[in-house]
Amino acid sequence: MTQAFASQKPYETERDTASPNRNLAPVTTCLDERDRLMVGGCLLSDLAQRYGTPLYVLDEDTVRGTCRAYRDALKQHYPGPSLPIYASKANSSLLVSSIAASEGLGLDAVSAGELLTAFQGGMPGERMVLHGNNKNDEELLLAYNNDVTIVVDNQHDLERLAELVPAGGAPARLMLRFTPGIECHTHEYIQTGHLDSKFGFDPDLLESVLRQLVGKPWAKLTGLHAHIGSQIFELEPHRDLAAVMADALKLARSLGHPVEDLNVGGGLGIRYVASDDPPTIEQWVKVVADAVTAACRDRQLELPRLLCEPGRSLVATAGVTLYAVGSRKTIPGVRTYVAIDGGMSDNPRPITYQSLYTCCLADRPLAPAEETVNLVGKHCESGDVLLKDLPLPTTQSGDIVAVFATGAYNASMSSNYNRIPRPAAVVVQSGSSELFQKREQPDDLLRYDVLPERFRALP
Ligand SMILES: Cc1ncc(COP(=O)(O)O)c(C=O)c1O
Ligand SMILES: N[C@@H](CCCC[NH3+])C(=O)O
Repeated sequence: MTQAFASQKPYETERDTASPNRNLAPVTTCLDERDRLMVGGCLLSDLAQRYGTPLYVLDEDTVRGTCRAYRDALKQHYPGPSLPIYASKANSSLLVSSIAASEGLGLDAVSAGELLTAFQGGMPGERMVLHGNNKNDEELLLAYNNDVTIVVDNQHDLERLAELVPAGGAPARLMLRFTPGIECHTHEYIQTGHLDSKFGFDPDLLESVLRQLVGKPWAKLTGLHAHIGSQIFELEPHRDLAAVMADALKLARSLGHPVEDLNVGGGLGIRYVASDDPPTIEQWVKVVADAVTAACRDRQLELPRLLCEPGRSLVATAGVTLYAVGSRKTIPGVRTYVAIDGGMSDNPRPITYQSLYTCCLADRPLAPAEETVNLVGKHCESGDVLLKDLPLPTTQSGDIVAVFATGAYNASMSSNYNRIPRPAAVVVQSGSSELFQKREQPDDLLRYDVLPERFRALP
């Protein structure tokens, strides 16, 4: 179910510049003198014209605002050292890595691709962690050789590292991930803290793994990690997590491990539609910081460095996707389909998680709704519906639709289904726009196809 267009005006929502995750649209969103939508000082329909559609637009001020909100709230509410780490799976690009690095954040990567992107975006390895429930040797070595802390997820990681770290070489900096047994309310595909999860060690195994690592010359256990899930609006699970992690910290230190870092993961939700009501970044950080401080005090533990790993709440609200309207099909008495020139390949979230979005026409955001349509993509899939039952003004082919809050888990989860090239991405700031991801061309998609010799000479 989609919110009514008329009651959902992204450009009018009370702007929370201190916590952009509570806004429907980027913090710089406004109307020009002709009531057309602008973001980062750029007219959205101009961007569509200049760079083509579909187009991912990223507002730099919003990304920097969220980075600062995490950094400042941690400094304000946590009495020990701290480091917010950007979960780059949300949007892995040279540009976002570079912004996160320049704002003093660290970065979480889960593959060689995300590691290389971050390194080349200027992120220092010492501020990074490598995650993954099935890391390969290439990923482990790339992390080890660049001073990235490796988040050990399972025995396989330990077995591979014991072989890969050269005898007499520096020990690998490790962080141990365990499932804290905490449930939260979110889509089942994006829950990770419950016991039945493919990620991390079972809490019952924690002690034996900690004992196993004692005295291993190739390992230096410097951190503990847990992550309970994503797009979470509740604060309670994060409060509960602190006590579970403090118990683990006490145990690890009592066995002699030099554990300095407590990494509580990410998970703070954002507002996709008007009825979403996520906490502010500061509220989330304060709950986590207070709970970790109290849990450590109760156990007489020296405060660890507090790490958190936000992804969505750092970048989602900064993103807007622009599409051009194309064909339309009306089935009398049934429904009208309005098709745009992208769909599930550039935004797989609706078909994967039944996610809701907010959209409006870039040049007529104030126009009243005249019909209710399904806004659909161009893929050969009936489920390729971006927004269902959407009240919209009557559209013409060529109208530009702006879909909000697409900065996280859109580009990074995009595909070439139906051999459709991925969109370009531009960053906007103070009236300037710069390309940071080139548009793929149909030719690009053939780069890795090989036609074996014997198939070439067919009659
Ligand atoms: C280990 C880990 N850290 C951080 C994140 C980022 O989560 P979010 O985007 O909800 O902040 C995720 C994704 O859920 C994750 O799996
Ligand atoms: N891809 C998910 C979030 C996954 C988080 C990674 N553990 C989403 O779009 O909501």
